[in-house]
Amino acid sequence: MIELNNVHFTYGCHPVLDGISLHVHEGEVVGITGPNGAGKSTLLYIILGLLKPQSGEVKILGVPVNRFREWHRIGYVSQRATLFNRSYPATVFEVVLSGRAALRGMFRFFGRGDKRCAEEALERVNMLSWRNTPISALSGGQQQRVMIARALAVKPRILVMDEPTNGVDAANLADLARLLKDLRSDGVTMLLVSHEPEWLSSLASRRVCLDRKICSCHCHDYPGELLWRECTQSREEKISLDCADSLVRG
Ligand SMILES: Nc1ncnc2c1ncn2[C@@H]1O[C@H](COP(=O)(O)OP(=O)(O)OP(=O)(O)O)[C@@H](O)[C@H]1O
Repeated sequence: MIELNNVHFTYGCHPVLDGISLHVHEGEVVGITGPNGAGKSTLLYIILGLLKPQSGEVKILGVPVNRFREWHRIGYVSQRATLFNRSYPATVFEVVLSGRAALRGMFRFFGRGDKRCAEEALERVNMLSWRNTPISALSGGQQQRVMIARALAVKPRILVMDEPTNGVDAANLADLARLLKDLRSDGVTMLLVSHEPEWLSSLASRRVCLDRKICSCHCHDYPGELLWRECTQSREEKISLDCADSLVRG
């Protein structure tokens, strides 16, 4: 679904990503952690085609990212999703509905189906009762949930989230984890950046630690810490590796 091979990226002369290889398979949930400035958001921008790496290969759904056109299949929640100016004029419902523009095109009218999808998405994040409230009148955590609904409004096959837990309180954190587990059961592939390793572990089949390079990787079906080379293997390869390992150990 998402494939990065030996990706290098620098901002000017400041190297940020150094030879990243990562394959995210269909239905998989991969969590990315790492210190501030490690290059996590930059990696997501590259996957979303917003930044071009100096070298390496990026493919989305098997298509090189520069030729990929089906962006409506990808839901994205940015790290700065909650920076609405006090005078921002849109309501919660309008913000979520605007997510459907990726499917419809910017200058087409939204139909009944679009509105239903926006309502369903708001319901999934427990924000439907706020539909007519100006987005700027919500708290940071509530705005974050609305932006998640906006990403869900296109019924994405791949969901990319940069620190979705930002500003979300404990009760809603549990709700958010439940929502993402439901999406995982629906087969949505997810790439989640978070500074909360425990929250990530409850969701992700693979947790990757990034700091310019992929330093380590933890898998549910392959406990312990893996080197980055093993981390880029497919789930099936890992399971056979695991079996071979237990055969050797008797
Ligand atoms: N537009 C830019 N121009 C120059 N350098 C940048 C730019 N954006 C980010 N950087 C630098 O690139 C590095 C990686 O930034 P990035 O935002 O990808 O890190 P991150 O892992 O997401 O950090 P955080 O956990 O703090 O969100 C940082 O050192 C940052 O200062």
